[in-house]
Amino acid sequence: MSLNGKVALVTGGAQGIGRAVVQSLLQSSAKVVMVDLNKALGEECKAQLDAEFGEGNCTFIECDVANGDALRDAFQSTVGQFGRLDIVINNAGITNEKDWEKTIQVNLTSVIKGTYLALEHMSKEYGKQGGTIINVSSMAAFLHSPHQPVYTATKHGVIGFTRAMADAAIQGDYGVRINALCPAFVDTPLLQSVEDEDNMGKFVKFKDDFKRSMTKFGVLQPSLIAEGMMRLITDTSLHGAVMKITCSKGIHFHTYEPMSA
Ligand SMILES: NC(=O)C1=CN([C@@H]2O[C@H](COP(=O)(O)OP(=O)(O)OC[C@H]3O[C@@H](n4cnc5c(N)ncnc54)[C@H](O)[C@@H]3O)[C@@H](O)[C@H]2O)C=CC1
Ligand SMILES: CCCCCC(=O)/C=C/C=C\C/C=C\C/C=C\CCCC(=O)O
Repeated sequence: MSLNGKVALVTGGAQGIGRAVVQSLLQSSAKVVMVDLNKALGEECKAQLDAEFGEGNCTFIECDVANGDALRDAFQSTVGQFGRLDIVINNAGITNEKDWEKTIQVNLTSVIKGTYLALEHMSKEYGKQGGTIINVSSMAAFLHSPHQPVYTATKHGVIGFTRAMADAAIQGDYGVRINALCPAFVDTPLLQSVEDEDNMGKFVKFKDDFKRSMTKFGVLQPSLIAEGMMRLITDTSLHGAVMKITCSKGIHFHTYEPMSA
C-alpha cells in the first residue's frame, strides 16, 4: 500500500527497530522525520537514506524525547516542513535500571507526551484530519524478567495508557487510531546492554537468566517488527489492538477478556 503524501514522525529512528521502520515508511513513499538523541548516527542515517530514496523525503531532528519542550518543537518543525502529520511512532526506549527514573521518563512519560502531541497535530478534536499512533512496548510486559524490573513496569504502562487512549479516541471521535506493539527479543544494540553493569545496575547478576530466555525464545530481526508496524499503519480495522511479535508465533495479537485491563 502506498503512503504517498503521508508524513510520519519516528522517535528513536536512527538505529535498531526505529531505523527499520523509517526504511519501510520510505519504501511506501511516506515522508519521514527521524527524531533521535544521537546526532552523529542520525546524520549518518539520513545521508544513507537520501542516497537510497532521494533527498527531501527524510529529515533528521536531534532531540531528547525526555525534554518535553524539545519534543514539542520536533513535532512543530515536522508540520512546518511537510505541512501535515499522519503517522507517529513512539519508539525511543532505553534499559537503565541504575538510572531507573530516566527509564520511566524516556519509556513511559515521553510516550505519553508523544501521544498527546500527536493528537494535537492529528485529532479531529483539534480540527485536524486524523492519523495513526503506534506506541512501542515489549513482550517484557507479558513475560517479565528479574533482570529489568523498571523497564518491565514502563512497558506495562505503555500498554495500559495506549488501550485507555484507544477507547478515548473512539468515544471522543478523534479520527486517530492508536496501537501498542510488543516485540520479543530483537537483534539491535539495545540487547547488548544485557551484560552492562552501567545499565542494569545490581540486576546485572540476573543476566544469565535473561540470556537463557533469549536462547529459548530466539531473537527476531528488526525488519519483521517493521512489517508488523506497517500492518498497524495500513489496516484500519486494527484500532486499539495490542500486537505481539515472537519467533514462535510471528505477528499476532493479544486477546483480552471483555472489560479486562
Ligand atoms: N531490542 C529488543 O529486544 C526490544 C526492543 N523493544 C523496544 O523497541 C524500542 C526500540 O528499541 P531498539 O531499536 O532495540 O533500541 P536501540 O537502542 O537499538 O535504538 C534506540 C534508538 O533510540 C534512540 N534514543 C534513546 N533514547 C532516546 C531519547 N531519550 N531521545 C531520543 N532518542 C533516543 C537511540 O539513540 C537509538 O537510536 C524501545 O522502546 C525498546 O524498548 C521492545 C522489545 C524488544
Ligand atoms: C537488555 C534488555 C533489553 C530488553 C529488550 C526487551 O524489551 C526484550 C524483551 C523481550 C522479551 C522478554 C520476555 C520474554 C521472552 C520473549 C518471548 C516469549 C515468546 C513466547 C512464545 O510464544 O514463543
